[in-house]
Amino acid sequence: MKKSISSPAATSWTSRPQGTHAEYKQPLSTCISPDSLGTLSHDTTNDEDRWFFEALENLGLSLHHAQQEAVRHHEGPLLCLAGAGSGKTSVLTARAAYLMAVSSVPPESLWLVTFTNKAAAEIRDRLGRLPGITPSMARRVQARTFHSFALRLLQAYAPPFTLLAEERSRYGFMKRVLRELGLQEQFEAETALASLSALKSRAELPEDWQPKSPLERDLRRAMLRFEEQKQERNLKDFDDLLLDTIKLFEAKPELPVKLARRFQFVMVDEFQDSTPVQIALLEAIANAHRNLAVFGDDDQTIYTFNGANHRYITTFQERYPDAIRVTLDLNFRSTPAIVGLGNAIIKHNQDRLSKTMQAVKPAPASSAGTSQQPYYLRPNDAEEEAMLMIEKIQELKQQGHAYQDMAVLYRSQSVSRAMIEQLTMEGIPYEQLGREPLFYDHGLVKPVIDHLRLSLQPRDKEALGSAVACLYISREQGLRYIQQQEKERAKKYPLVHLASCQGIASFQQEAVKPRIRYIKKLASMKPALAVQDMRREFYDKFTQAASHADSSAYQDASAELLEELESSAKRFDTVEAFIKHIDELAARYDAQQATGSTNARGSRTEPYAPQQQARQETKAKSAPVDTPYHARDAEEADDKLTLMTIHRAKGLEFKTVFLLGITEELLPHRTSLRKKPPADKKAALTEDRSDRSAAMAVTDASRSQEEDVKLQLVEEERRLLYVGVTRAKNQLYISSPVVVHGDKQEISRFIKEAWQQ
Ligand SMILES: Nc1ncnc2c1ncn2[C@@H]1O[C@H](COP(=O)(O)OP(=O)(O)OP(=O)(O)O)[C@@H](O)[C@H]1O
Repeated sequence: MKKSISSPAATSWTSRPQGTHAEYKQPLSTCISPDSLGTLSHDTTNDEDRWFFEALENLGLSLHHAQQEAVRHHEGPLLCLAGAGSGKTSVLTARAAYLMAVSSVPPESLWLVTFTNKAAAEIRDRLGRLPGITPSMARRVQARTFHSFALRLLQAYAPPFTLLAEERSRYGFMKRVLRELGLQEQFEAETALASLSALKSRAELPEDWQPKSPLERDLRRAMLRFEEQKQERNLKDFDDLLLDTIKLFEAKPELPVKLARRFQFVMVDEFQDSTPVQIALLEAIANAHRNLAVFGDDDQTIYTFNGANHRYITTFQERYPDAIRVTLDLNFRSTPAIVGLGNAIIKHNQDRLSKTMQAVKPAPASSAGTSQQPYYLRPNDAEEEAMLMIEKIQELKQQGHAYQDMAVLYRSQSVSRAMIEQLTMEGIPYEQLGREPLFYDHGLVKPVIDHLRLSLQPRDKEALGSAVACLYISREQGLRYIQQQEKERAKKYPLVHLASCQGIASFQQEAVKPRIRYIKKLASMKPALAVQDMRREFYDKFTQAASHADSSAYQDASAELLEELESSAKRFDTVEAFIKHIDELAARYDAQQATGSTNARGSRTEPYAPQQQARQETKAKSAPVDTPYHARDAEEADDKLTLMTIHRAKGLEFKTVFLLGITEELLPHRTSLRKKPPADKKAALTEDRSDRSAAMAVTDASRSQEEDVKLQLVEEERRLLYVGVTRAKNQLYISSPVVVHGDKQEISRFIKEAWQQ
């Protein structure tokens, strides 16, 4: 029989992805009826703890058999393999309460390891409200991330040091090192830092690493110099905290023994994203008593680029053969259609422990404009995507849904550019979890914008600073010189003074006049062409835009940002109009951020914070912004939409979730689809110590290893979509733009596979 293909709809939300065959059925999960759940949830036959579970029920949490088994588990290793929305964090918290309230374990004996500081605070808060637990007991429990735990230990037992907490400073350090060693052309600071972090997450040091090519030798030199400079200044960064704690344990073997005596019960949340160095730290303490309970979902490993390895959870029982395994496969969070879609996506991964989630929650009664099934959109591009999504958000809001129950999730910052821009311009209140710089303030984007700005206003001081830096001249030195010269002889193009600056090299002096001619030319160009031209002029060597064959994942991400800038610029006919739009957007953005933003601190985006601050000081004051009436209203009620990357959404849930950019090349990301996986990704994904050195080599890696890395990269992308989908409780909206950075792209293969099963 010939399959009929559903007709291409005008751009609107549909209940199946566009182009799917009519006979393909929506993936649904089986649904446990509330009746059978009743029998599951009343296993309170044990007189000793009946009161505890009954009190939990009174608080609205009726734990079923398997959940109770995990909560009751006392001594010895426990693996709680819990699918998305199955109550993993709820069970971990209940178990901590049970140990204290029923088994009389002192709060001080518990160490709960969380993935973020925010999660630690939430667990402490939740604990204080559980049966038999007073707020003071909850406070005495050590709920901490690995890093926070290690920092405490080092502060107590190691010689004093200063924490290099800001990513910006670390970046600055590496940049200086690369310049000092003459390696700034070979490596970006981020790439060198990422390679160093990858090494350290494996509990290794640059001095242990055997480079296999001249390029690797240079990289190692940079790493060693970076480490040396930190040591000279008595600084430690986040990567050092865990590694130095392991070293501390080696120097003071009595310390882990003492800690094991104190922390008799260790529990780890999000165990699937543990790194080798975290495992080493954990085992140094927990292996003494083996009261180690780990909670996780191998299907939600999404931090391998940070050194995480989900094989720690998939092989936990090989490491601890006596471990009790409890599998939680009932999903309490989402509707059957959302659980079904999640199952249908993730089942295509090969490297996973088999489990199929069943929904507990019945499908909600359909009300106007909402339904239990996911909705799909195939907009033309990111602009249309944002427009239609905002329309839907506003429609839901009018139907009584609060903004704070809705989240917009995306793979990377460049995917969110149009959405943030339109939300900002329309004054819809939103909050970004993990503050991102405004797209146009990004370290790679800003110099391009500054050159456009300079073509219109040659005396713009901040833009001048960017132009100076792009000539490889120290920004401070260059600006100081220009300022001095301007006092004596003001010029129409102040940059020209640098052509006669004695303090800089002659090749730099010679580059000044051609650069001014170049900047002048930009003013009359179409903005998209100007951006394209600058990409070639400033960045092509670095982003390797012409050939992605050998570029690193970081270079890919950079190229993506610049392509997005070009897409954005295409909307404008003149440079003037483009810059005017950016200024207006920035003023509105800053005004919105300034009004009670409670954003979480995003340490990886710190380098850009000062730019925004500078702009706030210079521009926001001079550009008064009218916040639309409806935005002010909502702010008063503190009702805001949440925007964040899928990575940051881990562990969270929202009634309504919007997924942006679920298109080939965006998710799965193009880096994971390359014929040859990038070297920096390989470094993070190759496990064996001997393999790892080869993985970091730019050229030599065996084919089978390469195939394995490619499979892992795609599977990680599939997990990322799985995490995104399973954050939704009631409604899910998935959008797949047709045109991405000028090229036509298919709907993500992960969605198609899910429907074609
Ligand atoms: N036995 C239960 N009865 C009712 N609701 C439950 C039960 N167990 C968990 N829940 C609810 O299900 C939702 C998901 O729970 P939780 O966040 O603990 O799951 P999780 O496994 O940690 O999720 P994920 O790994 O996807 O982040 C929460 O709203 C929680 O309150």
